[in-house]
Amino acid sequence: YPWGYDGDNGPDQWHKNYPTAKGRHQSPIEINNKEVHYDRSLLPWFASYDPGAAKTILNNGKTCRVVFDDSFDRSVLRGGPLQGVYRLRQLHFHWGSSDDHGSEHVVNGVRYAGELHLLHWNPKYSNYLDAVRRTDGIAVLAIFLQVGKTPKPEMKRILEEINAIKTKGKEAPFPNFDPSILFPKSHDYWTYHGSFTTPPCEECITWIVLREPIIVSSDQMAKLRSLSKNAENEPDLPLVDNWRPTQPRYFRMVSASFL
Ligand SMILES: NS(=O)(=O)c1ccc(CCNC(=O)Nc2ccc(Cl)cc2)cc1
Ligand SMILES: [Zn+2]
Repeated sequence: YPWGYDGDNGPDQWHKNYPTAKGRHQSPIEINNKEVHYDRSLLPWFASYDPGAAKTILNNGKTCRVVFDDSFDRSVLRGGPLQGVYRLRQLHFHWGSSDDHGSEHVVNGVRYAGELHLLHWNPKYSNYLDAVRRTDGIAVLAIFLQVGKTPKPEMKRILEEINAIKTKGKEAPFPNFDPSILFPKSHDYWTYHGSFTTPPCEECITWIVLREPIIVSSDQMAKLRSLSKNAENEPDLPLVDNWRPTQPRYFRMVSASFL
């Protein structure tokens, strides 16, 4: 069912066709220092990604997504709050129409210009679709994009491909890419149980939200905003503001790996 981010098919309407969107474990949420619980038993997380697993980059009209070969434990995330390894399946972005907003999670009232999500699934389940129906099926590593003067050169590779996927449905080969080059120095994180931030909003995600943002330039954000949500032969509609507002935390604990 067609859903979007504005007006009559926007986030406040999603629950009409996707009732889970009104659940008790929805994402994103506000992360506020005074409500976070430092958990010294939380382990560090590790990503071991094979650059050869990267396949293609595409514009699906909702975001810019890079997909990886997840047919075996080739690129995995482990540790942190996770039991066992989770297979990297795809990464994508959320961003705003200007640099002062665009992230999905909000930290002590701060909205970042964007947010990078790396989605992993638990191979103890027979396939991705099965994992999506399990509370421990998916793990998303979330990294904030902050606009600054000294952008991370590693972002260039992704943004160079944007011209090849301007409109919805466009896809381009994206070989030899290890997304861990995008990671910030610190591995400090918050973790909580939540959902996909887009319909059907299944509540199957262990969120690992990094405290340290990565720095991108305003030009790099403008590059993301140059994507269109329409197909090639349709009137141009900028692909911007593809973020869901924060959802009620209810009785969920947000744990921090750091003091
Ligand atoms: N912003 S986020 O990280 O929460 C997030 C990550 C991934 C999605 C897509 C979830 N949906 C999906 O992947 N559906 C699907 C895919 C393949 C088959 Cl074969 C069937 C169904 C939505 C939000
Ligand atoms: Zn996302």
